[in-house]
Amino acid sequence: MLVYIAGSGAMGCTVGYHIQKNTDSEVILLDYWQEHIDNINKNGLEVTGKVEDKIEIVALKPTQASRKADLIVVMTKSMKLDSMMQDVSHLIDENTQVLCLLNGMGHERILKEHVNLDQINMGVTVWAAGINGPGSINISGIGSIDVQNIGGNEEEGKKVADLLEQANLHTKYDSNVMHAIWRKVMVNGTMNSTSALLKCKIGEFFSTNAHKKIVDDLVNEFVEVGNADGIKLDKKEMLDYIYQTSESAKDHYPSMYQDLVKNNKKTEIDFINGAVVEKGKKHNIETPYNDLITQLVHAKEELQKAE
Ligand SMILES: NC(=O)C1=CN([C@@H]2O[C@H](COP(=O)(O)OP(=O)(O)OC[C@H]3O[C@@H](n4cnc5c(N)ncnc54)[C@H](OP(=O)(O)O)[C@@H]3O)[C@@H](O)[C@H]2O)C=CC1
Ligand SMILES: CC(C)(CO)C(=O)C(=O)O
Repeated sequence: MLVYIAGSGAMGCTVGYHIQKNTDSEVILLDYWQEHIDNINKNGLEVTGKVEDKIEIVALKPTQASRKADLIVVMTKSMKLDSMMQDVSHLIDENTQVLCLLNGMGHERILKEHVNLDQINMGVTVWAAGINGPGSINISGIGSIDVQNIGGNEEEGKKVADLLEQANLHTKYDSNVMHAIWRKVMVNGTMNSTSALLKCKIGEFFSTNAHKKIVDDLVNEFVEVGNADGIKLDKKEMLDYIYQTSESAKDHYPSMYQDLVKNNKKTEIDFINGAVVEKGKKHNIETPYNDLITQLVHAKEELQKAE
């Protein structure tokens, strides 16, 4: 099986590393960061943290790849998903499956512009990783992955889930992945934006007295909007999951922190807290806490001239 990872930053390399290392599939990492590509091709991909290893793996720019894909795992940032799908369009035919593991909501709308619904697998992951430098990633949290083919092509969706499970990525086929996506959006909506604004690790934010009210107010809005959207969300179950994740990822600087604080990059806020604000408008539900946190992150992006 030929697997491309479209967007090979921290998480793309985490997924690509596991598939290349633990299965018979061939993995090609696709990215635009030339120094990263060159280092991987010359010295191998270095993995530190919960897994210590170095493997040989091919990295290319999307335009340099030519063979049709059996599977494309998209792992860009949300804002780059549309352009990445355009840039890998020559690698897709009717037999290609696409798996999207990005944080946030609404990516299926973008994917539908590029491939048929029965080629789209939506997923969600609580693995945690960061970039050490070109050619080197750090896996800071061992997690799990949920996958579902959203066009009803269960057979292909289960093959994708099986491949990732075989790769040791702790993956299950989930017949209600939208529930898992909303649950994950709440994890990111409570810990990514807050840690990025407060410049702290997840565990540090959750050790403050103030965190409880902030998390509660944000989750109330997510649950109300999600339920209006038909996703049957239980607040206690969501809070239990958030607290469990805050414990397992306590030493991690979330991806939004890495973007805004470490790399001065624009964030995925509009696909996380901002997405619930937009959905709230459709259902006439006010979401002042998520709106405020979205605007605060945008204000910080502006002040820092994030790119
Ligand atoms: N990190 C985590 O722990 C988790 C992240 N996610 C989600 O996974 C998706 C991918 O995120 P993640 O892997 O963290 O993102 P990264 O920032 O590590 O990588 C994303 C892209 O950013 C570019 N990039 C990264 N660093 C540099 C650099 N120094 N110079 C130039 N380009 C660089 C690369 O693409 P390009 O060259 O095209 O810009 C890369 O493909 C997001 O949706 C995120 O929310 C989900 C779960 C956990
Ligand atoms: C919170 C965490 C680590 C959960 O996997 C994550 O999704 C991120 O850093 O964006």
